[in-house]
Amino acid sequence: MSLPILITGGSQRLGLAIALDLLAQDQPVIITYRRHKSSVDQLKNAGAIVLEADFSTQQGISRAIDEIKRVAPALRGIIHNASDWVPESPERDPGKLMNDMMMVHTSAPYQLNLALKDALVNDSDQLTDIIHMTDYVQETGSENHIAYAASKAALHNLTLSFARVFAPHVKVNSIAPSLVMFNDDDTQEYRDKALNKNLLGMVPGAQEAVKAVNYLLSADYVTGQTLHLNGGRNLK
Ligand SMILES: NC(=O)C1=CN([C@@H]2O[C@H](COP(=O)(O)OP(=O)(O)OC[C@H]3O[C@@H](n4cnc5c(N)ncnc54)[C@H](OP(=O)(O)O)[C@@H]3O)[C@@H](O)[C@H]2O)C=CC1
Ligand SMILES: Nc1nc2c(c(=O)[nH]1)N=C([C@H](O)[C@@H](O)CO)CN2
Repeated sequence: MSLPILITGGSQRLGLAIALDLLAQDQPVIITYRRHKSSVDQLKNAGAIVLEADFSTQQGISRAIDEIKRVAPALRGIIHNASDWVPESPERDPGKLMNDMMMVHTSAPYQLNLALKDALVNDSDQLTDIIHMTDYVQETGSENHIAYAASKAALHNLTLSFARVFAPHVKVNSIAPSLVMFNDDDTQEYRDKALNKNLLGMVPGAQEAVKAVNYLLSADYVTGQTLHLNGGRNLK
């Protein structure tokens, strides 16, 4: 029986698509979720271990670490997918927003990676994986999601550090999407504008992230890298 892959924030959208794809490959999966929804039951019925976890507080992070260690003494991989895409706004306190972004996107992955190192560096010859779901804005910054972008850049920096520290047993990579999947409340105007932001004129959907995860899991010679999923937006 293969060792499980942990996916944080696995109850919707990209995380859910990745979890369902891995389960369909008979790959054991553990997901964390913050708010219960029907997909959590769907995943549980499909054989996943589901853990409630809120990474916005230190207590929540520490509790999640204890729970994950309890259910999985050894891991095939960790996909840090949990994320809150929150813009600056006049009514939002900048200090709280920066703390919130750094907790979920940087501190939680940092603490989980350190705490779960022994679970990843097990005595099998199998290479294991850490995948950080970052963002195109890790390299460009953002005008409306400044704290979010900074926290994703910090998350990518964790890729560089952990790739060095956890080698040669663990590969550590970033996947940096740019608009892979619309949100339900995205207006038609936003959607039309978004299609023009990349060279390929498309928004591919969650399966693009699924394909990227499967590639990294299968790779033997890729660590400390970024897999960009942006339709050539950087050249537009
Ligand atoms: N979708 C896209 O086009 C893009 C996605 N990305 C990145 O790819 C990843 C997946 O994107 P997407 O599927 O859209 O992500 P979502 O916005 O759907 O968020 C994924 C999950 O993160 C969970 N989450 C949010 N905050 C916390 C927290 N404080 N503690 C624990 N869980 C939390 C949410 O849980 P709950 O639902 O229970 O609140 C949600 O289910 C993310 O890291 C995102 O930043 C980057 C660029 C573009
Ligand atoms: N947690 C999330 N992060 C991001 C999302 C999202 O829906 N959830 N969406 C985006 C946008 O698609 C952005 O890439 C558009 O330029 C970014 N991050």
